[in-house]
Amino acid sequence: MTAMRVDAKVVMLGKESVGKTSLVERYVHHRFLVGPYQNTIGAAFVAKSINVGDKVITLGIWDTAGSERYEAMSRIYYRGARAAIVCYDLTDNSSFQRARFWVKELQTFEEHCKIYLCGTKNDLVEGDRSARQVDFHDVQDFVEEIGAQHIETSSKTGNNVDALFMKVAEDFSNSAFELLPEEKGVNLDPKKNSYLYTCCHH
Ligand SMILES: Nc1nc2c(ncn2[C@@H]2O[C@H](COP(=O)(O)OP(=O)(O)OP(=O)(O)O)[C@@H](O)[C@H]2O)c(=O)[nH]1
Repeated sequence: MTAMRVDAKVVMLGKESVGKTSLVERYVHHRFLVGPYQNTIGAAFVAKSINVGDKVITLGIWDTAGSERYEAMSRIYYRGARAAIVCYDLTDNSSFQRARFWVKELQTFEEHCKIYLCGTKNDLVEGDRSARQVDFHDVQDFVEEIGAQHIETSSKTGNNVDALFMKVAEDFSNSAFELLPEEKGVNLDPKKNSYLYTCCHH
């Protein structure tokens, strides 16, 4: 067990089976697990450090369970998050409706959390446009309306996965020293924006 300083808390949100765990798995372990789908129970945590220019940013990523049964628990995990990767499956329109739900939640309860809308399983629509159930332009209109970032990824091929987390780290790095309103006048030490977690290294 070692203590690790995490600079930015990142939370993965979205309907069950959209591919949240696969995104984290691809990003952290550079692999795509095949075999029977195993749903996340509760939430899982992993930390990863990234070089952004001459800085090292450690992201603490909370992968939540998408099942509505765990909705109350997911709310606990997005508290204090500086970034939320809200996932929807490009081949499942209902998952986009669920993503809208999470965006609304974050806007209401976590106004300082930056939102990244992520269309997953991009490989399934690349060769077969009829598989796409969520219209790209509808999503673009939505992200413009909410002022979020949008990216389409594939954990199977790795397409855009590193780019997504790099963008999160870069945005955090650029804004890290802008203290949140409740921190202003209280503490000018940027290190106090950090969280301390104890976690296991394998
Ligand atoms: N083709 C393809 N399949 C994917 C991709 N990402 C995930 N999947 C598949 O989708 C299923 C669900 O993936 P998970 O990553 O477990 O989904 P999740 O969102 O973490 O699910 P919950 O834990 O239930 O919330 C698995 O069978 C994955 O293999 C992708 O990029 N391409």
